[in-house]
Amino acid sequence: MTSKLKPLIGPSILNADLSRLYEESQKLLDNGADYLHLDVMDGHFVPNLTFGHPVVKCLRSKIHNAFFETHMMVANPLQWIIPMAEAGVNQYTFHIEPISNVEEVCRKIKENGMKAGIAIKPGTSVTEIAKYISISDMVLIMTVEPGFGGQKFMEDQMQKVRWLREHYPLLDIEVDGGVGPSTIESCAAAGANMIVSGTAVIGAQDQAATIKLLRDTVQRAINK
Ligand SMILES: O=C(CO)[C@@H](O)[C@H](O)COP(=O)(O)O
Ligand SMILES: [Fe+2]
Repeated sequence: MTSKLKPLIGPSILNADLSRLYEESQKLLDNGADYLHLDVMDGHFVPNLTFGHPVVKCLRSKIHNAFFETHMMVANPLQWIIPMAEAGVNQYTFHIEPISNVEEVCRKIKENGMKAGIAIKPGTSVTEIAKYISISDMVLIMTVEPGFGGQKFMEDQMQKVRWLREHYPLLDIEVDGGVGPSTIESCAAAGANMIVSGTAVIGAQDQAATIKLLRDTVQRAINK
């Protein structure tokens, strides 16, 4: 069967040495990353703080061509759309849990030239997000509680990925949290094609081989 689905690997730099953000990011791209997954946390939606649009803008000034996804773990996603667009973000992925204006947020993201990704935490039902698929470009199923890198992969979230893939054969479905060589088979078999991997890629002896392994595993599942 031919398919337009592509395996895409987007390392998360959350657990990298952030004093060397540019070097770490460029290294990931040189080692085959398809995009960069930038975790933005506001200390409200999640109990942690990372960085915001000023840092993303600095990174963009040094890395011109790579696709930047910001994973917005923030209480008010509407607030950061214009600053992130101006910083050079390509895809703005936000959580639906804290808001009631998902349509407005998706519309504004697109008006500002970015793709709109919608995300859910492990406790949120997949039917909650399904109603917004037609107005978004990608769905992110979190496989850990958002807030920190290096947590254990939640296998029980794969039922959401399977359900989405069954109902939306060509949807870009991303998984994020605890994904690496030991859990990629499960993600790929369930139907995820966009793979965020932080600790497993950053800490790998051979980053390029790890990224390739993740991509090849997803490609094999797509080809089945
Ligand atoms: O959004 C998050 C955490 O909230 C993720 O992007 C993680 O930071 C990925 O890191 P690992 O779980 O792969 O270490
Ligand atoms: Fe993330």
